[in-house]
Amino acid sequence: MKILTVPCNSPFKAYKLLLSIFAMASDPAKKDGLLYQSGFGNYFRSADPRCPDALPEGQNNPQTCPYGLYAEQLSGTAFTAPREHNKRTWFYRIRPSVIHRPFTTYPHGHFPHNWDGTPPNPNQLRWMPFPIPSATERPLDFVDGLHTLCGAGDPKVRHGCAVHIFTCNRSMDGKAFCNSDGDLLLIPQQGILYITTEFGKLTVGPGEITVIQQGMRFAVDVAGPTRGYVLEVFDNHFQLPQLGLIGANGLANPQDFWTPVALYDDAVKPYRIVNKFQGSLFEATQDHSPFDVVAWHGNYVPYKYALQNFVVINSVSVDHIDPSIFTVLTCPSDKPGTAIADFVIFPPRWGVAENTFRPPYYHRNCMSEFMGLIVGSYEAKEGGFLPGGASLHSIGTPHGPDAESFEKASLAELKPQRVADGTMAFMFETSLSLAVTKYGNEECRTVDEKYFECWQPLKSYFDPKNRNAPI
Ligand SMILES: O=C(O)Cc1cc(O)ccc1O
Ligand SMILES: [Fe+2]
Repeated sequence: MKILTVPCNSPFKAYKLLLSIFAMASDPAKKDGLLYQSGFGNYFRSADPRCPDALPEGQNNPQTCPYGLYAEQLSGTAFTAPREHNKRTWFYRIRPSVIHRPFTTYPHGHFPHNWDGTPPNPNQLRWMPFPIPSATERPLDFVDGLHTLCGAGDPKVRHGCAVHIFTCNRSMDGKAFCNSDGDLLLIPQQGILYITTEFGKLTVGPGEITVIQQGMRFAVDVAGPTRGYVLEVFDNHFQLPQLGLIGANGLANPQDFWTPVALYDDAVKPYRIVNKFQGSLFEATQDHSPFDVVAWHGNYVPYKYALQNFVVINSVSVDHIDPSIFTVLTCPSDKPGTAIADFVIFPPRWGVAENTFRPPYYHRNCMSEFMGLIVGSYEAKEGGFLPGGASLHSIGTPHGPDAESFEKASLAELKPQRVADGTMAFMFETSLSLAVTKYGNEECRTVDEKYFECWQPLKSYFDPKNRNAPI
């Protein structure tokens, strides 16, 4: 066995140093040039390798913290939430985040969400891809490029959700964002998000998602034209769905979620902290980086997930299974089995169901369905629903395959077939009745006024004399 010698004058210190070396060597995994820790909902601990023993031992608030750091707790649940739901993280940082000047209104055109004034619209809605302005004409960072499309509820009573689009072309230089209203699930569609958080760095590209939870400060750098979707939930945090009879494995496996490792920035320079609070934006200035966390431990963390890791489960006999089988993450409401919002994907898979109309069925849902497309073409709409665009089928609004997809699938030879190869569509399914903002209805100028036409050619094939009618 190889003996490690540790240069230290006390055995206790040497033991601690050894422990920290082992912790650093064995835990984190390298991906896209960054280190991450694996797992969902577990308890993590991380220290910047420049101060590997920065976490206090055996307590959270020593009289003085190692390296002269400040201890600061970020709560993700009520102090008294049951153990299985309780979430919090302890930061050991260079300065406490309270050192800032007072918050004042942050000017922004479309993001502070306001859907209350717009008239309800029960129609099927489809948006063409949201244009990304050119950096020379209109430099736009992640925060300034956020636009609210639709939502319901009110962050003041911590109930509801919202859907936003972001289009941007420049990094958030000297600016950090923080959402006091709820959790953000970010889905880049074009361009990579280089995200700095108080917990460390994450890189999230198309085909991956990240969740940045309530109160976590972050900044987004981009390398060019960038676009994506955001689901915001006010009520609860996202969870992995229950697997029930599926068993212990499948869908999104916990080990495929990745959380950053501590990496501090000790820069002393002007910073703007932009805060969404009660649906409005505010900013405060300070003279140091908000990303000055040297070490942290806890179970309230940002994480990312690559959608290609989703283990797809489906019918291997007959019938189209409800899309809940493709749920990656769910934010539950208080009603059993009824989500504030489910994040559902339609990943590449095999279609093998026999004697079955394989695409989505026609339906009217008691939930709202917001869909987006990251890449490829969606099986129920071969044309018109484009990457970077979106659709909304509201509560009770009829929808289903367009005429062309219906005919094709009704007459198709049912051999095992790849479905959605090179495609990644997703859906936010919410029990709330989403209202579309003024931006979503008109100001975005991407509403496809002709969407309804895709169903008009659907004809009657009914023949009361022929049970084996051609369709
Ligand atoms: O409307 C949609 O395209 C989404 C959807 C897909 C599916 O396979 C079944 C139901 C459903 O709402
Ligand atoms: Fe649907």
